[in-house]
Amino acid sequence: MSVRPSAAGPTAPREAAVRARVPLTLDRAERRLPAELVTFRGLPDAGEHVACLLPGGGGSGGRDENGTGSGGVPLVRLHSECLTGDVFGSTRCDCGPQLDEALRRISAEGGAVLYLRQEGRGIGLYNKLDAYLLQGAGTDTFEANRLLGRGTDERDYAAAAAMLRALGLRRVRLLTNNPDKVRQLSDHGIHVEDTVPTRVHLTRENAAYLAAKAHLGRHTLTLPAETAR
Ligand SMILES: Nc1nc2c(ncn2[C@@H]2O[C@H](COP(=O)(O)OP(=O)(O)OP(=O)(O)O)[C@@H](O)[C@H]2O)c(=O)[nH]1
Ligand SMILES: [Zn+2]
Repeated sequence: MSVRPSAAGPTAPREAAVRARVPLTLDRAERRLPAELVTFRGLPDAGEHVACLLPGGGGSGGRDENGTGSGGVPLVRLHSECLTGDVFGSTRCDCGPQLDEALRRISAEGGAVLYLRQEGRGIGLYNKLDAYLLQGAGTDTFEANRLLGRGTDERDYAAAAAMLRALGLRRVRLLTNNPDKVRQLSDHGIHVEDTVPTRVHLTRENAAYLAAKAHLGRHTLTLPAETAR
């Protein structure tokens, strides 16, 4: 079979495509959730990002005829990898409870969790752990990155946008308190129809981290007045 170059020419960016769809049952967030893990080829970076598709009807919420809730626009979370919180249940951050919340809420109405391999806001696991050692005594989560010579948030959501396009999801409702995710997805041509706030999973141990996100980052989360600045 002969392969002809596309009409757009050899320099046109390659669109990402679905590589495989793997059915799984998740035993998570106190439920058993039917899911499909989707892998991709041609993503704009080298990360092994996956989409977890949740068909809807897996919780207390309803499911419309498209299986996607809210007028057919799916609820989507871009979840940045956090090995310490997601896997080991570290109490330093809110990532584990946020992932559980996302799986529970999205499985109720249908949508997807994109699990993005952007550990440590893009600086990687080892650097994040170094940053942990620097934190405390006046050094917050953002300042620690700067002391390591890194940006405060190095995440890029081009791969997330490419994954959504490959899945045919060009309009989404985004589960987040982080306006940068909304802005970047929009810049990459995904229409964010609505921003659905994630809950605030405040504990004594993660209070300083959440306070830094609210007061020094640009996250739209409201904390009780007494939470440390
Ligand atoms: N560099 C660094 N990364 C951290 C630290 N604590 C958590 N992270 C990473 O931060 C990422 C999660 O980002 P957050 O800022 O908590 O939340 P978000 O995903 O931007 O926002 P939401 O969508 O509202 O949850 C994960 O990749 C974590 O590994 C830290 O102290 N230093
Ligand atoms: Zn975390």
